[in-house]
Amino acid sequence: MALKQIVAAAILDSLEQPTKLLSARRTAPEAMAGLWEFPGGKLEPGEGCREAVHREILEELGVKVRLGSEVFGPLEQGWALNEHAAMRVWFAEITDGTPQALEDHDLLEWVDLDAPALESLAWIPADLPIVHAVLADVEAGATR
Ligand SMILES: Nc1nc2c([nH]c(=O)n2[C@H]2C[C@H](O)[C@@H](COP(=O)(O)OP(=O)(O)OP(=O)(O)O)O2)c(=O)[nH]1
Repeated sequence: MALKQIVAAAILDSLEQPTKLLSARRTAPEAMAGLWEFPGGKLEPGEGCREAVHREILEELGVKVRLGSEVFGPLEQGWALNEHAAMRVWFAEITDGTPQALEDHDLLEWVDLDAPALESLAWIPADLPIVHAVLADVEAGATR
């Protein structure tokens, strides 16, 4: 059976010359409150994955983005989050607006794109391999 599809954005300060990643701290559910993640959410029926990223980012952060490359995971559906869900993630850059924690988050932080800085945040455990893939793709210049 297909996994539930989640989509998210690895928002960089610049797709061309990235130095920071926008990380978001969740407020719910209780088990995940206080943990950091890539802003995003569930695909709605009939929606394309990229379309869903734009919608979720506008709802949660109030900004428009342009998408760069996908941060490819091992599955066709991206990265396994648990036995029921997988997440596809795209690099993105803000084109309009200043991000605010409007929904689902209580704190946003621009974090330096290096392992010690990113690893100092308490990520949702399933996101850690994605964080490392983000760093590897940035290092390889594969963000757009
Ligand atoms: N957005 C997001 N969700 C993640 C990440 N890592 C991770 O395990 N998840 C899980 C948490 C949730 O169980 C699920 C995403 O659901 P969500 O609650 O963010 O989705 P949504 O905004 O559409 O939710 P809803 O309020 O409509 O129910 O994926 C991540 O980095 N970003």
